[in-house]
Amino acid sequence: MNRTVAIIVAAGKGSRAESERAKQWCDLNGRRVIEWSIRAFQSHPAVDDVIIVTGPDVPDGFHSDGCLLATGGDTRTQSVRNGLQAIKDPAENTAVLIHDAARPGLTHAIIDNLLEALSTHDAAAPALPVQDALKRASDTNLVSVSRDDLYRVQTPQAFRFGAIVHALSEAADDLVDDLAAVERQGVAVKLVKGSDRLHKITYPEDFDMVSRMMTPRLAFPRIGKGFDVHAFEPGDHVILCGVKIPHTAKLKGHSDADAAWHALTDAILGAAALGDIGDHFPPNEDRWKDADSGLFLKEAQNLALKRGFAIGNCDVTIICEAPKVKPHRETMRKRTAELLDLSLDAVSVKATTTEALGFTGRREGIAAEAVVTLVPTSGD
Ligand SMILES: Nc1ccn([C@@H]2O[C@H](COP(=O)(O)OP(=O)(O)OP(=O)(O)O)[C@@H](O)[C@H]2O)c(=O)n1
Ligand SMILES: C[C@](O)(CO)[C@H](O)COP(=O)(O)O
Repeated sequence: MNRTVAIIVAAGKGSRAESERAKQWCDLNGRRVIEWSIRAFQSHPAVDDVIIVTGPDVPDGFHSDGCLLATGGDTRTQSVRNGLQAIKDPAENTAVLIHDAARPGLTHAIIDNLLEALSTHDAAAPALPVQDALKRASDTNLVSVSRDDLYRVQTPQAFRFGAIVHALSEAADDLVDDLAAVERQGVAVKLVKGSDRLHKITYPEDFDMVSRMMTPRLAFPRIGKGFDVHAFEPGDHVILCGVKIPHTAKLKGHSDADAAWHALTDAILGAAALGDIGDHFPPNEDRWKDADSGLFLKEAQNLALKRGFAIGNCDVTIICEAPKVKPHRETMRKRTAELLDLSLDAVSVKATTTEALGFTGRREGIAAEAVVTLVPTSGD
């Protein structure tokens, strides 16, 4: 079986970006720059392993969960060589995607296109045609240069393991990119459509530009609202936003009765005009008995994604006198953000009482409300 391995080179100093620490370790839209690429690869079904190549400056608190590690070299090319050596049990035809940590805007569509190109070509890379006028300039001379056939080539760059290892064994140590190793060898290279989102953070102003390009478009967000109630019955804990909270009663329901995630599920389905939770997960079906409500929530997100909508942000309000929600609030936010693969600042969880009024005031059950925005996915 053909394996696919991603190598993310992250051993550069990032000197041109002039940031406090090397650019790949800086925050961008709620995650480190490198983490966007790690997630894009790790969540892609065709990618088997992710190798990150780092220098000595890996910050405390950075978790390379599930990644293999390699040590960087003095040049990018040397770092790539070290990354290739770290591949476990490589075969000649193992697909290798070599990517700059400094390009956080990687999408599954780009990975798909590269892997498809690799089924007919020896190498592939995303590229964009040059749009501006080009001049060769010196103090005394200015000459227009034709931009016909000129491309800006990005990463990931895709190769078969045998081909890139062979090409690099004969190459210089400071190549401009990895394609440079194979392009003089008559290797068939396919350029697939690149993306402005894949722009490399090189200079200080690139952080802001890339951040804006990676922010889901906020034009015409769709808003959905969900509401749910579950009554108490004898028991010793409740589950809210996937978190088990000790209590003097439990919530009664066909599933795990997580009123908070049910409200959020309904908000997503509502924003996408996809009906409600009961339409998709009928309470009379045995397979949902005692089900983890995370299943409903994730499926609602996937259904919205199929319609072309990603979650922008969500806000959940839990209404009860007890248990006290506040001590568990951050865990609830984290659990929700992890399940939905959102940054933490896109998820809010809060709680209120009804001042002892009504059924929640009488401690007969818990109600939850949720609001969500859905934004169009960029499609590239
Ligand atoms: N010895 C090196 C040099 C670069 N890189 C990586 O190669 C990618 C593209 O390189 P570049 O943008 O030039 O990064 P830096 O070398 O870090 O930047 P600068 O030249 O401004 O110092 C980056 O993800 C960088 O971390 C690497 O792994 N090992
Ligand atoms: C590898 C690369 O990102 C492909 O576009 C690019 O060549 C890196 O160039 P830099 O000089 O290291 O910025």
